[in-house]
Amino acid sequence: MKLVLIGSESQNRRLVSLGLHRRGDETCQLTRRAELARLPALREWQVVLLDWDLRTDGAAELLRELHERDPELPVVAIVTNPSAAAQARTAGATETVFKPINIDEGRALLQRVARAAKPAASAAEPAGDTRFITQSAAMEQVLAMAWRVAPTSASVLLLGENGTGKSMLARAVHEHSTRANGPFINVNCPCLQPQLLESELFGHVRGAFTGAVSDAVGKVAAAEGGTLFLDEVGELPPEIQAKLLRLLQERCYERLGEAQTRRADIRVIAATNRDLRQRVAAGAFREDLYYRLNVITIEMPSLRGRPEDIVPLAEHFLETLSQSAGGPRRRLTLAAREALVAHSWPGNLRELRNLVERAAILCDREWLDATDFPELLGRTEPGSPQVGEFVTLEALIEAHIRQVTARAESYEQAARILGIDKSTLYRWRKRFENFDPTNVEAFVG
Ligand SMILES: Nc1ncnc2c1ncn2[C@@H]1O[C@H](COP(=O)(O)OP(=O)(O)OP(=O)(O)O)[C@@H](O)[C@H]1O
Repeated sequence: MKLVLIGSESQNRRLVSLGLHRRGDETCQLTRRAELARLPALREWQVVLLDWDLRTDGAAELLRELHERDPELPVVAIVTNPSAAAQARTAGATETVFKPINIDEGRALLQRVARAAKPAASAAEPAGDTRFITQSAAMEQVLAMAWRVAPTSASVLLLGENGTGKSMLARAVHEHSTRANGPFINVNCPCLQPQLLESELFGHVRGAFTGAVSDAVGKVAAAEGGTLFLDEVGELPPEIQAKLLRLLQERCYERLGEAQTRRADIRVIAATNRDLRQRVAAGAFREDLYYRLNVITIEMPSLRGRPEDIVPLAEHFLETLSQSAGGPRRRLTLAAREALVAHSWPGNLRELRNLVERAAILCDREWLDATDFPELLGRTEPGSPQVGEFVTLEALIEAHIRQVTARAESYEQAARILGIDKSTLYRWRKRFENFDPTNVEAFVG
C-alpha cells in the first residue's frame, strides 16, 4: 500500500511508519498542513492516516483540505477516545482507529479502506497478512468452518492460546461476510476499568461521570453495520456481562447516563484464551452469556499442534520481511528449520514471527542458521564437549555432527563436509534422537 502519515508526534509517526515499511508498505510522513504542497500528485496515494491530536493545525481543517484536493482519498483518523472518533467521523474521516495502534490490525483496516475506495487498484495487492498459511488438517478444518459461518450473522466464539491468530481469523470472518464493507471494531476487554470499558463500548452522555465533558458514541455504535470483535471476552467484569447479554439478546443498549434505548445492527465475534466453561463453573462468567456467545465455537490449534506449519510460516514471515526491506530472498538452513520445529512455541505465531524478524534483522547472511536463533538453541542443544575433555568418543561425534549440520545448507552438504554418506549421517542422527545422556550404555550399545 502507499500511505500518507500525518501527525505531529514524530516518535509515534516513525514507529507506525517503520512497522508499515517492514510489512511492505510505502509511506510518506507529514507534520503540518503546509506540507501538503509536497504531495502534488495526491491521487497516487491510497489512504491517509491522520493523527487527530495534531498540535500544529486543526485536524478537521486539514481533513477538509485533503478532501478538496482529492474527494475520493480515504482518510483514517487516529483518535484517543470515542468523542474524538465521533468528531472525526462528522468531519468526514472514512474510519477511525484508536491509539495505541496495533500495526497488524491497523494495517488490515487500512487495506480494507483502500480496497473499498479504489477497488481496481487493490486487485493487484497481495493478500499479505490476511493470507492463512497452512498445511495442517486441523487448521484447514478451522478455516472451512470459518468460511461456512462467515456469511451468516451468527455470533462466533474463538478459543485458543495467545498468538494463535484469533484476531486475524476474526477479521477474516468479517471480510468474508456480507458486512465486509462495514466497520470492524476491536475492543480489548481487559484494557480498561469497568466504567471506562462500559463507556468505550456503549458510549456516554455529557456529565455521566467525572470527566465526561461531552457526549461520546461507543464502539457498539461505531460497529453499526459491521462487526464488533471482543478480544479476551473472558475478562469482562460482571456488570458489563449483563449489558452485553442484553445487546446480544435484544440488540438494544443505552449510553451511560441516558435512558434512551438504542438499537444496534452488529455482528459479535468474541475471543478468549481462557477456559470459559471453567469460568462459568467458578461463577466468574454468566452462563447465559456463554451460551449466547457460543453459537459457533472455533478452536484455534496451537502452533505446536500443527508442526507442519512452522517452517512454511517462518518462510512466509521471512519473505514478507525481505519484500519490505527490498533485500534478497532469505532462507533457512536445515538446522535452522529443525531447531524451529523442535521448539514448543508457547507464544505461538506471535513468538515465531518475532523470532524470525529478529534473526533476519540481526543477520546479514542469505541463509539463516540455527545459531541465528539462540533462544531455540539454548533449549535444544546439549552443552558441546571440547576435544581432549574426558568424554566418550560418541559425545564428541554427536557434538561435531550437530554443529556441522547446524551450519550446512542441506543434509548433502553436511555429509560431504563430514566425509560420510547421507545414510550414515541419517543413522547417526537417529541415534542422537534416541540418546538419553543419563544412559550412555544405551547409546554405545
Ligand atoms: N495464519 C497466519 N498466517 C500468517 N500470520 C499469522 C497467521 N495467524 C496469525 N498470524 C500473525 O501472528 C500474530 C498473532 O496473531 P493474532 O494477534 O491474530 O493472535 P491472537 O490469538 O489474537 O493473539 P492474542 O490472544 O494474544 O490476542 C500476528 O502478528 C498475526 O499477523
